[in-house]
Amino acid sequence: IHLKEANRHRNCCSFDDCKLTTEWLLSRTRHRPKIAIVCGSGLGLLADNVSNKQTFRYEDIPNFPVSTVPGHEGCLVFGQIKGKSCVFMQGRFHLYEGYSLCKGVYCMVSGPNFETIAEARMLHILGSDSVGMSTVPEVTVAKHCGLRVLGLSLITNKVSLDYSREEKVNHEEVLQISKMRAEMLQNVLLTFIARSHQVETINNSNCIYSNAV
Ligand SMILES: O=P(O)(O)O[C@@H]1C[C@H](O)[C@@H](CO)O1
Ligand code: HPA
Repeated sequence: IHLKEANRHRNCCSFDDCKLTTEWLLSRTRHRPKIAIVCGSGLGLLADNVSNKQTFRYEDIPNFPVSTVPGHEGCLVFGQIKGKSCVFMQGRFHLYEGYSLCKGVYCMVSGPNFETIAEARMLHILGSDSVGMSTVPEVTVAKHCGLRVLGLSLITNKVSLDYSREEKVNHEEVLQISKMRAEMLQNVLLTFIARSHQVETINNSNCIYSNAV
């Protein structure tokens, strides 16, 4: 497989990049799919039978990665199957193409106040992608105890870096978003716990699950 140099060490898109991509697509299709299917090598034909088909080439979608593997058409196909709105990815992205999982830096502040804009800017300059008031001490102690740790943080709000922005974070908003996302997080947690025996078999060591907001 030929590796394209340009694809190596791709950086993840920022929130604003993703927002632009979303808005671009939303303004060009009336489909609002609840089902998304990722088609592997040679399986793009799974999208052949959709009705009201609308196809976008990855290369035409702003900030969208491109497929480099033969048999991956590189198209996003919207349409309906059995009356249900679906979207198919004809082509996926692999680590060997230079795509990496999104990694981010979590930074902890002591709180209880939220960051000022100056503090938020400083954290941003220092390389933080997210900020919270917990998790770090918990993980530090757990590591001292020799535990392996998986941290799950729910990102509840944007942090403003701009003095002209009116919106302010408040704890009510944090709680409201947490409530909205609790079921999704619960499912993630249940899946992790259900599969944790696989982790134990492989590593034969302890795990703690730190569920942070
Ligand atoms: O679960 P924690 O306490 O980390 O949740 C965040 C941090 C603050 O306690 C509070 C701010 O709204 O929510
Ligand atoms: N800053 C710090 N901690 C937080 C925030 C935030 O904006 N939201 C929830 N916890």
